[in-house]
Amino acid sequence: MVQHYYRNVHAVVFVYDVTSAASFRSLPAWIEECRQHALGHEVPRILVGNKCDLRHAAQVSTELAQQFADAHSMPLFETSAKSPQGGGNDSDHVEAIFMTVAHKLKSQKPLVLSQPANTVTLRGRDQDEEEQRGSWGCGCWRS
Ligand SMILES: Nc1nc2c(ncn2[C@@H]2O[C@H](COP(=O)(O)OP(=O)(O)OP(=O)(O)O)[C@@H](O)[C@H]2O)c(=O)[nH]1
Repeated sequence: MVQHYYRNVHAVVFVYDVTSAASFRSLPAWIEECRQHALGHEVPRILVGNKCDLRHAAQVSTELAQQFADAHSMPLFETSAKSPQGGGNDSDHVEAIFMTVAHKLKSQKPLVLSQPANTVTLRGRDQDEEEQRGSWGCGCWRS
């Protein structure tokens, strides 16, 4: 059953709860789970700290989360699923999360037209990685 969920995975979004140290501590186990299911480094991963509208109750600091994200080569975002409009510009973060995953997917896999006899690679990995080095980096946004 579990194996079924890992088949054909294109990207992984690790979400922890900024008000729960336990949820943050469980991240290494989820990363290990991905490793055991043969998800390689070519599968984009990002780290999302949810519930940042509850800043007064935060148990996981941005600094700690950023260190973890850096150690695992993931971009970090903090956002709120509950009040995306109410907590400043958190709604932008949701769009940034989506755009980051989309960009990583596009740059890590060559875009291939899937006609059997006429497969054409429109864009190579190296080309996009070159662009990525120039204009993308890991970031954390807080309102
Ligand atoms: N304040 C706040 N509450 C949130 C946010 N996201 C989810 N919640 C609340 O957290 C609770 C759990 O949300 P779920 O969407 O069920 O998340 P889940 O990961 O499935 O949680 P479990 O069911 O506990 O495993 C609900 O009461 C949500 O309303 C958020 O960004 N801010």
